[in-house]
Amino acid sequence: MQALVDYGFFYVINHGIDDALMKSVYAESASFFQQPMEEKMALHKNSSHRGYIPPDFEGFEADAGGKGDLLECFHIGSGVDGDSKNPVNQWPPAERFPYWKETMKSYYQCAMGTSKRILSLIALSLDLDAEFFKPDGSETILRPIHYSGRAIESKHGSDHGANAHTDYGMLTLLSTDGTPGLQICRDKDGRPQLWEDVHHIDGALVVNIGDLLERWTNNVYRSTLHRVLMVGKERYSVSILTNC
Ligand SMILES: O=C(O)CCC(=O)C(=O)O
Ligand SMILES: [Fe+2]
Repeated sequence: MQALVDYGFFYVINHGIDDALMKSVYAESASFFQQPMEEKMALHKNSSHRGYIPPDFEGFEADAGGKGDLLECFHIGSGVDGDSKNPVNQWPPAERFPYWKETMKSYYQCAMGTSKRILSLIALSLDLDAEFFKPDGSETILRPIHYSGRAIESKHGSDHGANAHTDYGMLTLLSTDGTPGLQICRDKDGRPQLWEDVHHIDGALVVNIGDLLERWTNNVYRSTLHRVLMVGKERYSVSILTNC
């Protein structure tokens, strides 16, 4: 658990997420993002923040100074089963995307299981009951992300795929296609800020602590500033953010 004190980021192997499922998530994600903008905008995020978020739309942290991230992404929240309490998720049309919903739903459920197991281990590492941080999943967001790799003229002065931010929730699980770009800054108040690359390890997930868990642990485990640079290459990633 020293990595959580020093970095707030660590790698997990043997995470229980099947390679074939992971590949399907990437294939479905690519088929959605490759569509023309007007098709994607038909699922523009709704008032519950579920759906498609285009490039240069918004920064998701105050640190970004309101600059838009150059990534495009799609937010899927709890209620993946379409239960009536949560009718807010949006899904691409089943005629053209017959496997999209099922694939995302499977990944959501599998990755939630992994997040819960990691949160149990984190609780045990603090001499707490294994169930101490048990998330109810009501605020979890699954986020397939696409970085186009092309230069985008930003209306908001943004030059990063994802501007420097911390994740605001408990725990984030991140998978990437191996294209570089992700960096962390361990001392956000240091000047100049020192950015370190997060190297890709085949088959491993990158896991990081969010602001909420940093607070729960009285700043012992760190919610570390991170960003994604545009490296001139297309990049896909998938994050799942367990917020409470
Ligand atoms: O795409 C990445 O590598 C990072 C994504 C990220 O930081 C996030 O979803 O919060
Ligand atoms: Fe993040």
